[in-house]
Amino acid sequence: MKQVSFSALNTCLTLNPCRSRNYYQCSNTVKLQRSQVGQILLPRKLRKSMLWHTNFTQRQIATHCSSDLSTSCREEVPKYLAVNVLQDQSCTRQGNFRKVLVILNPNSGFRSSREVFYRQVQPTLALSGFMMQVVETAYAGHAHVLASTVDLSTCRDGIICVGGDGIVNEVLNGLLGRDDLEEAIQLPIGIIPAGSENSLVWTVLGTRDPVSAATALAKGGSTPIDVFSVKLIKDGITHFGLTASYYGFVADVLQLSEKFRLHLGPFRYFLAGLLKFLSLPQYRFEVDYLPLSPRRNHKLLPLTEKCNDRSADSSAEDNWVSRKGEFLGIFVCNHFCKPAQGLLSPVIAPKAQHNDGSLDLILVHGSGRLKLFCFFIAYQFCWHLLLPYVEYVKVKHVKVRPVGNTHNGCGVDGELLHGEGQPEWQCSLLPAQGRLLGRHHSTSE
Ligand SMILES: Nc1ncnc2c1ncn2[C@@H]1O[C@H](COP(=O)(O)OP(=O)(O)OP(=O)(O)O)[C@@H](O)[C@H]1O
Repeated sequence: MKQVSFSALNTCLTLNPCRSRNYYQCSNTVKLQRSQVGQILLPRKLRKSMLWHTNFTQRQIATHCSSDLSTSCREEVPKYLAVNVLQDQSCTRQGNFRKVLVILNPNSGFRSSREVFYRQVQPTLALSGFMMQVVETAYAGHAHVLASTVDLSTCRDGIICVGGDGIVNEVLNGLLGRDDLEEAIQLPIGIIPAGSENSLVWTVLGTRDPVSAATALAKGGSTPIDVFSVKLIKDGITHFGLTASYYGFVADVLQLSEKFRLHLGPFRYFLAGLLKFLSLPQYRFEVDYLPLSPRRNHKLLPLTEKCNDRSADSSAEDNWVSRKGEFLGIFVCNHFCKPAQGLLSPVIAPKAQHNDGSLDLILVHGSGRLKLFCFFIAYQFCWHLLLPYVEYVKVKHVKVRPVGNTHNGCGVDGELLHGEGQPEWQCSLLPAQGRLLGRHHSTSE
């Protein structure tokens, strides 16, 4: 497999021990005790000066920035930098850098990923011992190519995605499509949220702003997460996801929203949703699902084995439940899916956990604008499961077949998968196969 040569890529920032131009040394005039600055968020100016003193006089950390970025690195300290994460970076002192590949999507969200990364995040990560190779994506699918071809020894501590859920999904699929899968699957994925949705990092790690996310990365640790696969049965093509797959209205909106991405950024979903709502078609599906048996333990098979044997395993069981008819939406969720935007922050699948070894299926039966409107309003208050036409069940596998000329696409983590004619999608779980960099703020030290 072809290896990516980083030097040939658009490497924007490298912590390069050989460069000495921006090697900072400070005089030791003020001695700050660690405990003084360890637990508090200080006013920005004070924090800034204490921060530099603490790290460069006591710890004598050397920061190396490429020349074009050195000004912003020197002058801008992250606005809400939590000082305590920088307190005990002995790894940095000893030269034990954490080598990561940073993949930055300049097109994410409001197209502010560069600003977010270089001004708010990069200094925190640099001071925390991350040695970063930063590559900006040049086209859709670039992150997939990078993750599937990168020399893993150059980023042994993970791949950090700066963008939205889509770019994370590309990296996941790139890693899981590699020949050296056993090694690739061990590589944790870090997320700096700069996209439109960022549901994954908000739900699983409890952070939705870039600085908190950087802080979580700096603190270290990782979080195991279930992965699910969506297989297009006819073609045998498998796509992996971490958040949810969905069919019907939301997949239809996702497809339409792409037309407005350039001009509207994250607001594209609102406009596309409104337009689809006003011209709402009918969605007809056949759905089969295998409910989770509480007695059965999930054996953690290697991923390759799971991918190949899943359909045989599932067909051996005769507990499949079938549903057929009109559905406004079908959601198969891997975690409870809390959107990072919005005031109320509702969740789609309240009982879902990212590592519970099950998928949560939500079937919104029926058709028509009234039902859809009621669902949307109820969802805002997390009452949607109380609606009589909403079915909620924990499952292991789901098969979805669009009927007639129903929209036949499948949304996976904000990416639309297209099916030809009347495809059959099969969604299955691969328990605890993924790893995210960082821990939930309530569990980390
Ligand atoms: N340089 C690029 N030009 C055009 N498209 C790109 C580029 N880099 C990545 N993409 C595509 O942009 C898509 C969306 O990226 P991303 O998920 O980072 O942002 P978002 O859509 O704003 O956020 P979210 O997925 O959370 O809604 C990805 O599917 C990716 O294929």
